[in-house]
Formats: sequence, C-alpha cells, structure tokens
Amino acid sequence: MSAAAIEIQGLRKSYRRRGRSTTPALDGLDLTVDAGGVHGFLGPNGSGKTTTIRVLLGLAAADGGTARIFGRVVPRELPLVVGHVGALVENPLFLPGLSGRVQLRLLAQSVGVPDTRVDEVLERVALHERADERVKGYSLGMRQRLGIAAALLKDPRLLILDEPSNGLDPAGMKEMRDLVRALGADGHTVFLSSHLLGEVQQVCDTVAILSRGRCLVQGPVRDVLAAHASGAVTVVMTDADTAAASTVLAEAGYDVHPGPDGRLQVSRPDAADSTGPVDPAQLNRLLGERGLWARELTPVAADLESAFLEITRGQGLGDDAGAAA
Ligand SMILES: Nc1ncnc2c1ncn2[C@@H]1O[C@H](COP(=O)(O)OP(=O)(O)OP(=O)(O)O)[C@@H](O)[C@H]1O
Repeated sequence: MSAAAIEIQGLRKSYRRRGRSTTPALDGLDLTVDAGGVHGFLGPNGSGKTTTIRVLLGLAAADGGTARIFGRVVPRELPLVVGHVGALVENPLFLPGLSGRVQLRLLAQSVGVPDTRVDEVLERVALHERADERVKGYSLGMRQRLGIAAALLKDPRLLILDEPSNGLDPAGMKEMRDLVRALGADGHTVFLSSHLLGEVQQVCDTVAILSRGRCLVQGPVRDVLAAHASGAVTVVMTDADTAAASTVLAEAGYDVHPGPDGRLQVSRPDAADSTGPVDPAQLNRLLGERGLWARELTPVAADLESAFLEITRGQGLGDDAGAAA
C-alpha cells in the first residue's frame, strides 16, 4: 500500500442547480496526507471541505481528477480499503431512545465486530461511564464522541472527522482536542476538517488551507506559521511617550499601528528590500537614541489566523477568507 493515507490530484466537482449557473465546489484540488499524525483540513464555510470528504468516502462523484486512499483509487477501489477507514461526517444520527452502548453493539454486529470492541471504543472516547444512558440525554459533545466511537469500531488506520468541534462549548472543544491528539498518538492517521483556526493549530501536525475548492498551502503547521508569521513587534511605552515613539519608528521606515490600548504594533512596510522579522533590539536602539524607553517589546506570536489572512490576501477571497477567522 502507498505511504500516503490520502492523495488527491486535480479534483473537480460542481453542483448543478436548476436555473442557476454552477460554481465549482472543488476547482482542481491537490492534496497529500501522509500516514500517521493529525492533519488539519482548514477552510472557511463553503470552501469545499465536506465535498472533498464526501468524494473520498464515495458519497459524491467527482467531475474530474483522482482521489486515492492508501494508494487505492476511490470510489472504484473503495471496497479494498473501506475496512481501514472510519468517518464522522456532519452530526451522527443515533436513536434518542436507545443507550450509547446498545447502539454501538448493533453497529458492531452489523459490521462483524465483537462486543468486546464496544467497551474498548467507549473507554477510548471517555463515554464508558455514561454508556448505559439514553442518547437523548447526551450533550452534543457526547454525541460527537459516540460518533467517533462508532467510527473506531473497525479499528481504522485512517479516521476522517468533518468539523467534529462544530457547535461544541469550550469544555466540549477541549475534550475533542484531547481525544483527537490521543487518537493521533495511538498511531491513527486523523484527517480533521475544520473552519476553527485555533483548534487546528492546537492539535494538528500538518495543515492544508483550502479556499474556493483549491488548496492554497499545505505542510507542517510550524512551517506554515514560520513562513507566514507577521514578524511584527508590539511596543508599549508610557502614555506620555507613545506618540513620540510612533513618530520616531515611522520616520525610520516601519509601519506603526497604534492599538486602542496604547500598544504600538510595529511591522516592516510591504517593500521588496524589507523582509524578515522586525528586530526588537533595533527598535530599542532607535527609541533610546531619542531618549524614549520602551516598557515592553514583544515579538507578535505567529498564529494560524494571521497566517491564514496573509495566505489568502490578494486572492480576492473577500468574505470567504474572513469567515474562517
Ligand atoms: N448538495 C449540494 N448541492 C448544491 N451545492 C452544494 C451542495 N453541497 C455543497 N454545495 C456547495 O458547494 C460549495 C462547497 O461546500 P462544502 O460543504 O463542501 O464546503 P465546506 O468547506 O465543507 O463548508 P461547510 O463547513 O459550510 O460545510 C459551497 O458553495 C456549497 O454551497
């Protein structure tokens, strides 16, 4: 079997709506997901994440391009790999009147998995203590975890999770993050679609950024962050010195953006000869030469939100780009 868990080349898909022109949901998508680890599939609502997952699972037909799971072309060869794939797509449907354990047992029987596996997966998603309660009393987070338990029944090598944190409260999100990290550490390949930049940054080893049905960038999260960090520095002065410091730094050629709290965000102007991060020592020297002393000089930490905005800038994405923030 191929080393890559997922390989997608030039994938295209348009939905045809009566009386309306078609907009491509996937517009030549290229994507490779290596086996092992947690891989984020990040993009604003409507960027094509669910469509990609539906094509991978044989639930939607592509108009062109190829998609492979563990080297097998899908949907044609899906039966050869389907035993290695578990998925949580949109909100899983369970019968509200039955307990979580009973529903997993029914599912286990239908796919030929022994009952002992049900106890294992319930423990894995931390639902074992609530497993005999009816699903109608479960929180959304518990239902999502039950859906993941169902996806784990066959002990799949590849786990595809479509927006598993959607609609969860902060505690539910934290539980989901812990679970996803643990599944990756267990040796599963987790492919996690999300529009939540912070969630992806916290749990994923790699990220692919999707917009309008195309992959704009993909790679290890730390590389994407390093390549697209703003390199800006936050400068805090005493109130009396803030305006003078702003003038000194602007005269030295920096872009200076005052924040509402009096902090100055100092970055390099968008010019070809001014690349690399801003050096706090250089700012300190410039200010000190004019008798201005900074109280704080802090490099702005790179995060996926600013990297995302930087990557999508100039793509003419408008609302599409902003929606993921
Ligand atoms: N069944 C469908 N019929 C018509 N258009 C669709 C259908 N499913 C998706 N689309 C359209 O295809 C585009 C991509 O949608 P998709 O659901 O794949 O994006 P997404 O990134 O998963 O977004 P979301 O997080 O909102 O689900 C959108 O413009 C959407 O309106």
